[in-house]
Amino acid sequence: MRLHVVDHPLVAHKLSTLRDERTDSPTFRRLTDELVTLLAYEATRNVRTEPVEVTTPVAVTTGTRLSHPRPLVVPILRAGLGMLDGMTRLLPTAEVGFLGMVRNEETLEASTYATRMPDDLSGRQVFVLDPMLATGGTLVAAVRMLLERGATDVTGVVLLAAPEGVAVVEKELADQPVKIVTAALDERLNEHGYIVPGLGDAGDRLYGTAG
Ligand SMILES: O=P(O)(O)OC[C@H]1O[C@H](OP(=O)(O)OP(=O)(O)O)[C@H](O)[C@@H]1O
Ligand SMILES: O=c1cc[nH]c(=O)[nH]1
Ligand SMILES: [Mg+2]
Repeated sequence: MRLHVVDHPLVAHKLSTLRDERTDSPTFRRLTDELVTLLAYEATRNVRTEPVEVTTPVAVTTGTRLSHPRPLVVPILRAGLGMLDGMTRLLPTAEVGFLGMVRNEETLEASTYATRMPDDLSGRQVFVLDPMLATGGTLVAAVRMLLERGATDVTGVVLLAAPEGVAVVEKELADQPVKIVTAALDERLNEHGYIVPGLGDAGDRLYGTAG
């Protein structure tokens, strides 16, 4: 498993506003959208391409286009939905699958309540979207399911990661073709499994009462 923390002043600036408890839901949604496009730039560095002939007004040249099989983008509902538009804007040929997962706030165990994606992912590159990597339970379960269906490589695109969760992904998915791209690696988890300093509950801040 490879971890990439995107170190860029625009990412740091937008993330700081996202963390601020005074940021309301509409602004939170917009910043999430903007951040995912910056993370996607890094996350898609190895997306498959093929050469294509292009006729410019001046000459014929060889360009590049995204190739088949099409990448699959999988937002983890609910909070991951806030990252979908930004990702598909950069990856227009992508197919989109859906995974509904929720973490039990007492036991911190993740469970799956909805799955809508191709059964056969042989040879597919997959991008999993979820703003928060906390204990890692959700991401590990999601990635396992994608690898079982034959995905060739899986990239988790997250806004914030906790060191504890990264360690769990590293242990549980050792030697698997998995990469994580995050805007920041935070300090730790608190006793409720929340990321510190974090940004609170991403799903509530995206889709809860607008502040
Ligand atoms: O790394 P973990 O400890 O598994 O926690 C992270 C998960 O928790 C949050 O989802 P939540 O269960 O709150 O669902 P929601 O998106 O519907 O709010 C978050 O969006 C992740 O999916
Ligand atoms: O800090 C956290 C941890 C899990 N889920 C969230 O939304 N926030
Ligand atoms: Mg939530």
